[in-house]
Amino acid sequence: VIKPRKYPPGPKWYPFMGCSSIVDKLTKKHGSQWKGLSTLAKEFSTDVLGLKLGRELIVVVYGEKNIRHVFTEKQFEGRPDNFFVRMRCLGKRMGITFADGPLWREHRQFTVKQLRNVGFGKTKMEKEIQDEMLHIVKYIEMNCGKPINTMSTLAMSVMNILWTYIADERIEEKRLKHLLDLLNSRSKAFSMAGGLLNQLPWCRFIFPELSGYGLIKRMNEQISNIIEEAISKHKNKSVKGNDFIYSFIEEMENNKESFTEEQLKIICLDVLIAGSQTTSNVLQFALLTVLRNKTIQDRLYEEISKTLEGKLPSWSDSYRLVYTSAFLYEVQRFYTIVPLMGPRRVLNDSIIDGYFIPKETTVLCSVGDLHFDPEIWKEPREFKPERFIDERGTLKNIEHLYPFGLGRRRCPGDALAKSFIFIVIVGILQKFKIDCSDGILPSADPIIGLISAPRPFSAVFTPRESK
Ligand code: HEM
Repeated sequence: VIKPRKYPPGPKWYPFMGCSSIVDKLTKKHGSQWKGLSTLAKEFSTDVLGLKLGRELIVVVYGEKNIRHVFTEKQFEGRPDNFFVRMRCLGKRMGITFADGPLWREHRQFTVKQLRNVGFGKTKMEKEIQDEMLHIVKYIEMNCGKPINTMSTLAMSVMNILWTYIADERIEEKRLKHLLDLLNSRSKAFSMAGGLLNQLPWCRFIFPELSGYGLIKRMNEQISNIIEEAISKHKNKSVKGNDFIYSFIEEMENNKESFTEEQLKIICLDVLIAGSQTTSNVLQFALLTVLRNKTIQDRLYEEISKTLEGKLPSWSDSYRLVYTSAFLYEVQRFYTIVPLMGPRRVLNDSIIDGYFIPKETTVLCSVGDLHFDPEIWKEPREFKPERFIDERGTLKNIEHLYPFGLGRRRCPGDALAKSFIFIVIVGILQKFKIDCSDGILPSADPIIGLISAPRPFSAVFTPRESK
């Protein structure tokens, strides 16, 4: 209950619970932990908020200088190790997202090498993304004129691309949907159970179902089975391809000690979890924005139709489609998908902004607030793609935008995500006018859990005159 000397300002700590009750109260009041914590930081007029939740020391960092410091300094590159993390990684602390130390370094490097340039330029993945986009366009064509919710189609598409990258095969639609449902309910179960199970892990023995533990365990097994099946198909060479699983198996044969089947399975899971909802939510937010703003939609269409003249979009067009690129940057600022980035584990006693951060503290970065910082962004509450375009018509200010983080833990899937989002949104806007159904404007207010998502909405698509 006694705070370390020079620990960042924050609410009073109570025995056992620390300041959990005030954080829970503010989370409920403001609809998300991110917003709840922001109000707390404002209340204490601090850019570094010091908390203790249960037994865990947690520090939340605000402002560009402090956030860049955490992103780029080596002592913040760890990940916490707790029951929650182990449950997420099928019981072991492996993979990439929640690993650290030598295992993380070696495997992150390997995965980054595999992911580098995927989707950028005229690669096989870009062709896959274009095919996927045409598939979405076809689905919309079949449903023209009636209200549809594109969420699950987009999510399935992203999943298809991630799976193609991992296992170079199309999973049949029913299985794909099953995998997606599993991942969705799993993330819901996590937000529900995460807090309780992490603070009181033993409650899983007493209330296995109520605590969410039983559900997560069953879902872990099912996801595991799907990935295992793909791995064994690769091992007996019954699929031919050039994909992540093959590259990894090749590395296993080179006698690399840490390249085990277990590790491969968890990296595949990491890619599916980190890449699916994040990417499809950005696309849904982009559609929501054009639906709510006719002027922006018309301007996008004008640029796309003039520049591409009906041609299939590819990543290389992004340099010519300046307004469209600025629009996508603005979507990722305005609706920051991961508003509270991290968690990081501090590897040595450290200082942030003059405050003392003890070794093993968990650090979170409020990029969601940074993307609305009035010192960086003029009229931050306005949605304005123009803020990213200078007088010469080229892009500016993107160095203050951190949708994928920065530094050693920066998202390794950004190239894939960016080109997927670009090709799909351009492909849709090129072909359809998008209106709201029954004249009802859907809410712009997101639902913010671990990541941010739009409220479910439907839209009516009408074909554009073909030019
Ligand atoms: C728009 C879509 C995406 C967003 C907004 C996003 C965002 C992020 C962010 C902010 C981090 C870093 C967290 C930190 O600094 O601690 C991260 C990490 C990660 N992302 Fe993404 N991501 C997206 C898509 C993807 C895709 C498509 C993949 C896979 C192909 C992917 C794989 C990963 C992995 C494996 C990590 C963990 C890296 C590590 O801990 O070293 N992400 N992502």
